[in-house]
Amino acid sequence: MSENKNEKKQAAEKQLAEIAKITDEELFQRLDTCDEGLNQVEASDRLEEYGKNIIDTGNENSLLKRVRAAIINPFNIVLLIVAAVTLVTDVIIATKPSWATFLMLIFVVAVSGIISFVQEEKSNSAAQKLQNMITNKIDVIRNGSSMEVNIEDVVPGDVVKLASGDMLPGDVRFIETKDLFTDQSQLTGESQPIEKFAGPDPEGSDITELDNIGFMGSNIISGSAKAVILTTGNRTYLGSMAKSLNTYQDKSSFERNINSISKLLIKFMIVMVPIIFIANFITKGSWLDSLMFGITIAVGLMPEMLPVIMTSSLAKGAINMSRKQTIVKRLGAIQTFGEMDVLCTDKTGTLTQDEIVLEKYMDVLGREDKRILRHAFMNSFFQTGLKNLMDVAIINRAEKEELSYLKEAYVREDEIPFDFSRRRMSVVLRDKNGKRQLITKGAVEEILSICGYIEIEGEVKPITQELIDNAQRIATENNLEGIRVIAVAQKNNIHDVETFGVDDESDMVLIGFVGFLDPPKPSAESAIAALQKNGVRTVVLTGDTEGVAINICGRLGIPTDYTLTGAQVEEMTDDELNEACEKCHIYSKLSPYQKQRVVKAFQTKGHTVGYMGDGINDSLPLKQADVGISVDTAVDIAKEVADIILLEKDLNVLDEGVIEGRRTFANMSKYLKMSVSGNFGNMFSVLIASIFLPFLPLLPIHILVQNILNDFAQLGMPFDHVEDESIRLPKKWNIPGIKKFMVIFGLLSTVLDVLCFLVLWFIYKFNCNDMAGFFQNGWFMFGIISQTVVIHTIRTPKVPFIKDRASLQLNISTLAVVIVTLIIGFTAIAKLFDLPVMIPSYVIWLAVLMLVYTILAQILKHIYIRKNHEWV
Ligand SMILES: Nc1ncnc2c1ncn2[C@@H]1O[C@H](COP(=O)(O)OP(=O)(O)OP(=O)(O)O)[C@@H](O)[C@H]1O
Ligand SMILES: [Mg+2]
Repeated sequence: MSENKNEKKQAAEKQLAEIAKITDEELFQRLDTCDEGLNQVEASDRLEEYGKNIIDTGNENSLLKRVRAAIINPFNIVLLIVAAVTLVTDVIIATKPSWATFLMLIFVVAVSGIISFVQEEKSNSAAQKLQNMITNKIDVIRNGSSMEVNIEDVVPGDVVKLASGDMLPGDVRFIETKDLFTDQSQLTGESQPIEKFAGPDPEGSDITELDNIGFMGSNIISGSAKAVILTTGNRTYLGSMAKSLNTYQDKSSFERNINSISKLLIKFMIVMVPIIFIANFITKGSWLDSLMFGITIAVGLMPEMLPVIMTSSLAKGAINMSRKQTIVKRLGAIQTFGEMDVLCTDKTGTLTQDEIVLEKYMDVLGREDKRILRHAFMNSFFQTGLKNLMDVAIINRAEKEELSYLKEAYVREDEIPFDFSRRRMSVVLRDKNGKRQLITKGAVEEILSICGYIEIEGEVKPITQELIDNAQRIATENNLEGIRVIAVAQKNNIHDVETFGVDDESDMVLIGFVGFLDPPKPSAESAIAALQKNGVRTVVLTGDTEGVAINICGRLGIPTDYTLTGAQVEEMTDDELNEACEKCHIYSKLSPYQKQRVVKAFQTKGHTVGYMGDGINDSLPLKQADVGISVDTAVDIAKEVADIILLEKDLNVLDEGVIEGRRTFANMSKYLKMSVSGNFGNMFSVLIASIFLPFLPLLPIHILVQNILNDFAQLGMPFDHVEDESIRLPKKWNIPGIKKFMVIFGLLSTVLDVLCFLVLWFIYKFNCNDMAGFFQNGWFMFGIISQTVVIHTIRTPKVPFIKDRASLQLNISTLAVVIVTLIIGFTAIAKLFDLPVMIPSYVIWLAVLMLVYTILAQILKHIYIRKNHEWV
């Protein structure tokens, strides 16, 4: 960390520690705000003054840096070294100075730099545009009333309302808190939830322990709060550390595989290049020429265009997906999406509709009773935490039933917020006469566990096992009809205390249930069937009860014969769970940790797992999964950790996304197989030529031009279309498969190279040092054209040109390269490259060799597919 950054960080720390100590009044004064918040004019003035609330790390942005990144890579560095050596040998100490090779080298560096730069810019701006399509909003109090504002537009002095699932939109000082727990692991790496309080904290010393201060980038796990924004954007503590919120950088199997393939090629190079060097040195005598040749071969074999082609393939895929209202936040996720073979999903709001309807309110015997709705309403309305779909459904129904007057009849004294292990929430209300009551609602089992009494027909009785069983039965019967049930309990004789905690949820009176209809999205069934057809299995991981899960899954065509509950999962060892995963499609009553554990179990069994969810309780499994999918209506934290966001309700985009991912993968894989096999073959050809020829088979400059033209031909690859057959099943990187392909098709290209040598040597008699230039020209052209034409055979499992044609872009890029090569070889331009103009009749031989190559490749492909049941 630089001095400057450290200073900035220390200043931020000092300031926060100071603010932690002052009173609320001093705080308001200092930030020139009040409990009512800022007014719009002040807010927009401050937005102007402090700028948008965005952290930019200043790292990736400057143009100069991006240009440098495009030019400085191992490939170009080697080229520049070769250029420097050439400058000395060809120009400075040469008797007849020749600039050609030197200039060509510089040109190659420039061209490859420009191509990388342009492609990289295009991909980045596409990714940026996609990012901008998802916005996170936050409740801000302005002018005394609460409104939704984009997190980017929050300014210092704003008063914000926070609930579980929210991300803190800046560094804040809390002025009201209710059982507030935050996750600061972004800053500290410590994943324990940390409780926060309002009011001055005179003792606080260590920055992350200040218990009335919240930090940009942390999120609220449970509870609710009101807070004043202290700083935004780069001025926040997180900003001072110049750390962006990318928590999901290191998990892509994609990058790992690319690296392993690059390493493979480099290993080959390390073995082969010295051999080639020695072979040339022995047969030709000049160590400098041999060395230069060896180095350029090494350069030629470097997969330098790999990252560029990969990124632009991914960017292309991301753009296609955005047309289907699917936003890809991390480009690598597209490929993982195509690789996914298990999709885990939660239920409400993802598989089911965004709106759920309150269908029933009933007493403990299952008879309709409006009193239950009243209590449920009071609980949902007065609680200040996140109002989820169920709360919204309760409030809507109550308003329809004209229960709104209750809003005025009671005041909230306190609440005990929802969390996913208790699965319930409580409010403490006081009526006009000062009578207080505690109302709790939540999952049936969890409510029963805190009830000492039950109210039957207006009479409160101690609860018995029989009554418990009966209540359970009513809930289960409803569940099996697809109705999700929440139990409601209350008590009147509560302690005379000011604040309440979880302990107060005891000895309660069970009064009844509310039931919700939570029907599947219309598109869910077809989407799941389509995924199934394409080799992706859907598994439901819900916090809801087994009964509801079974009902919904039954309607969606997910097998329901084997299910597990959170409690059962808890008892299993990792091995047992791993085994169970293979047959179980429904997991119910899971806690967030259990959801994560199930995802992990699938991964252990070698599956590539997607997780789709929208709640706070989904953030752990979303992070754990290979690809995290969320929806636009999800809570902030879920959207933040997800890799892919669906903007539309229609789940069919999932399958389309998977197909898009596989298409992207197929194009990347084609490119990869083509270039590794080409390089591998070339290495052998060069070795053979080096041993048998009395002159260098190519000059360094030829290798470089070949290299750049071959790369250029491939630039159309990301735009190519893909055979339906190749994308029917999930595809993973298959490194042994790539190696096998490389050897077989590499050797085929060597065979053709040798045929070409024979033509040049015996038919044209380019067999002595005087004729070296002609030989070089002949192989130069064949090298480029053969690698370019064979693209068309390799890109499809079918017969090229006839049964399946490439996309326009690929046709153009390959044709252009062939034409340019012919022009270089057969016209005076050849002289620029130290080559004599080639004899025109050679064009016939080129055509013949190409035809032979295509036919042989086609036959070999046929055999390969029959044996391996896979193609690119
Ligand atoms: N607002 C609420 N009030 C009371 N209880 C709730 C509330 N929200 C959830 N619960 C209880 O907690 C359980 C788990 O919560 P929730 O359904 O959100 O989990 P989930 O894993 O996201 O499930 P799903 O797959 O249905 O989305 C619910 O079944 C319900 O019993
Ligand atoms: Mg949920």
